[in-house]
Amino acid sequence: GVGAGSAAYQSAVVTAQDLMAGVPGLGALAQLQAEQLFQIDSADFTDQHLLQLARRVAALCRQDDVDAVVVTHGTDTMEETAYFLHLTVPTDKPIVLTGAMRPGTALAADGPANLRQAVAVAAHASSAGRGVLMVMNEEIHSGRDVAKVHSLRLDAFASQHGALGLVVEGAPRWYRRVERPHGAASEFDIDRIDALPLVGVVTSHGNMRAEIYDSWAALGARAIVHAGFGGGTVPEYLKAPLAELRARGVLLVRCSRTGAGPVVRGASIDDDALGWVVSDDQNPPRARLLAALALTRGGDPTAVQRVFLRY
Ligand SMILES: NC(=O)CC[C@H](N)C(=O)O
Repeated sequence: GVGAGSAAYQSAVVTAQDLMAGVPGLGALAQLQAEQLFQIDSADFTDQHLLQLARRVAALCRQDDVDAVVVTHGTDTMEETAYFLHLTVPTDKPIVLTGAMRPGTALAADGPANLRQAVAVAAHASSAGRGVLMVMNEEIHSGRDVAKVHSLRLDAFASQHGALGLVVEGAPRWYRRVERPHGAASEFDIDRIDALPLVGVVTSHGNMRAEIYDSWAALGARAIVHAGFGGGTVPEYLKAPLAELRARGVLLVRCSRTGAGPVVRGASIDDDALGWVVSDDQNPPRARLLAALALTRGGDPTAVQRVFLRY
């Protein structure tokens, strides 16, 4: 077993049913039905898991007797799942993700309160039509913007443009809305996506090697997300090898390793001439997913760029 600290833990040991049973008063908030799709550490998520989860959530949302869906999820990759569902599940019904930063064995475990708040938000009529939500630590975040920004603290999640709202006295209180399309307004629909094209991320640091990009290309990646410095910079010594990759049909998506703020097309780098795409404000893991979704519609850089500026 693991101790009562929060750094050492064993993940994926408690079933959804037992998680629910551990939250006093949960049944009074909504009529709940539990389903165990996977029981895994979220680090083990692959695109197959993402597709399977999105299909199942979409099917549940089509059921008349389902008003909302709550997904309990490991926090490590929760932002990727939230964004994927946000863009591919065509529904107005609330879909709320939640998790825990501390194991259930910790003195002040956060999982039960987070789950209770997630169910309260999901059950509330005002939560409809806002896209996929993540409820953690009394904050309500959008699946478009939220990211895990701390390895341990309870307030590990933050949105670069701010949270959508708070859970106050057990009910959602809203302060803003996401402007970009999601749900039924998104052009991506999980029931028309069979597989995701391979996209890799390469994170910048000093003393880079071009071969790492070639490896992704050799694996069949159709695009590579370049998590560049600051505004998505590409070192001079990588420009020729990356232009060569483009000539071989591999799309480069410039984003920022800072994880926040827009990468501006044509700023210091001639993206038009190079046939590259900028990620706007998406962080590297979410840029990977958006690039893969865009590529299900074709590989034209202009079309992929339009997707990045739209979502
Ligand atoms: N705090 C957590 O949720 C981490 C648990 C685990 N590593 C996961 O993401 O699934």
